[in-house]
Amino acid sequence: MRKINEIFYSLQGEGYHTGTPAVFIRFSGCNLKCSFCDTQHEEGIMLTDEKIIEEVRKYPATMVVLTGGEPSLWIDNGFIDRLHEAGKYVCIETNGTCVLPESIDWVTCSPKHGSKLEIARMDEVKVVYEGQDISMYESLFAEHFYLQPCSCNNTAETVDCVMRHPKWRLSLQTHKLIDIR
Ligand SMILES: C[S@@+](CC[C@H](N)C(=O)[O-])C[C@H]1O[C@@H](n2cnc3c(N)ncnc32)[C@H](O)[C@@H]1O
Ligand SMILES: Nc1nc2[nH]cc(C(=O)O)c2c(=O)[nH]1
Ligand code: SF4
Ligand SMILES: [Mg+2]
Repeated sequence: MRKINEIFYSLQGEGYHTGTPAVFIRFSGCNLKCSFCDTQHEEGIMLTDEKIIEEVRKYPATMVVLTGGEPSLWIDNGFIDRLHEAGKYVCIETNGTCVLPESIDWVTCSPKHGSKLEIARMDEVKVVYEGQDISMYESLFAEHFYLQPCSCNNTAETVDCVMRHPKWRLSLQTHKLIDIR
């Protein structure tokens, strides 16, 4: 059984896969408490893998996004295998503090100040910009680097930072801009 906060169908709003239809599985709880966190994730119900897969199969999209809370606290290789058996492409949004099942197809790591990264591989780095020094993240081994305004409130500062640090690209929380989930 895994503790699930919600399962919903939307478009990936952030990062490299922005605009792609995806089923979001939001797991309950987190090991960090970011002051800016935009998600109420603590509530949840325990679901079997059968039930989770049944829910995911209701939607036509190939992409599934594991998020939370912190999804890495709840998943293992067996769970990813089941999503693959259902024909899904599995992405994860993680703070990077816990080891991940190796078979996940796409890893988005959003490192948080003061927490140690434990993951071996990531496809994209997505930093929530609060005016901090981002140079320490530039040595991470990833293909794509995204800087995301915090709650859509500091977009001009984020644009300015990206233009000064062109290794990075802007990620907007587009679902908030168009008022979808
Ligand atoms: C709610 S978190 C869940 C996944 C995981 N715990 C993490 O932090 O990556 C999903 C994404 O939203 C980002 N995020 C959280 N609060 C935000 C905010 N107020 N503004 C912009 N992005 C935010 C996180 O950094 C992460 O990339
Ligand atoms: N549309 C949409 N895209 C997202 N990408 C990452 C999200 C998250 O909360 O992890 C998220 C979300 O909550 N909604
Ligand atoms: S790590 Fe992610 S879910 Fe946890 S508090 Fe921070 S932003 Fe929210
Ligand atoms: Mg979100």
